Amino acid sequence: MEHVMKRRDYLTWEEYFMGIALLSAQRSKDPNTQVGACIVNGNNIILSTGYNGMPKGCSDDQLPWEREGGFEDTKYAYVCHAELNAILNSDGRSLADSILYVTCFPCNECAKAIIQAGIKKVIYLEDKYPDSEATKVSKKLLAMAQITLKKFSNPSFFADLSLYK
Ligand SMILES: Nc1nc(=O)n([C@H]2C[C@H](O)[C@@H](COP(=O)(O)O)O2)cc1CO
Ligand SMILES: [Zn+2]
Repeated sequence: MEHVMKRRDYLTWEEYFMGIALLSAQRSKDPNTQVGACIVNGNNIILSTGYNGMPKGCSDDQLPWEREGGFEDTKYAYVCHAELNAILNSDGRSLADSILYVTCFPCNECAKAIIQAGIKKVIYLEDKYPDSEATKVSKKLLAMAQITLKKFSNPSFFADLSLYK
């Protein structure tokens, strides 16, 4: 008798959660870099998502999106990073021992929040600014706190879906 076989080309958990991080990034108004994050527990249940954007109630039409200028005049003074938003969006759920999927390597400020939230593993898609002071300090802190770092293994998977170049 013919036996119906299960589907084999389904998404892996890693592809699924990084895909959700990438889709979240598409909510960002940042004209230069869109970052998305997804936090998952040990049972593969999504605890939170986030993307980079201006704080709640602060108009992203009135605040600057410039990359250069005085402190008050660039986006960096105002924007909340995707990782911080995902941590703050978890609505009271414990993030202890959770995994953060993020499309960009976390900065030092987010590294502090990641450590304090109890996240144990960070899976990232791209290390966009490896030579920046923020990335260097982040790597130092995450290593000291014994947080596992893993680069997502197959980014071309998302290029085929037009979610990532
Ligand atoms: N890990 C990160 N998560 C983030 O959400 N961001 C945000 C902050 C800015 O809105 C944007 C970076 O802008 P740019 O310098 O590439 O034009 O991405 C940046 C990083 C990089 O550390
Ligand atoms: Zn950050």
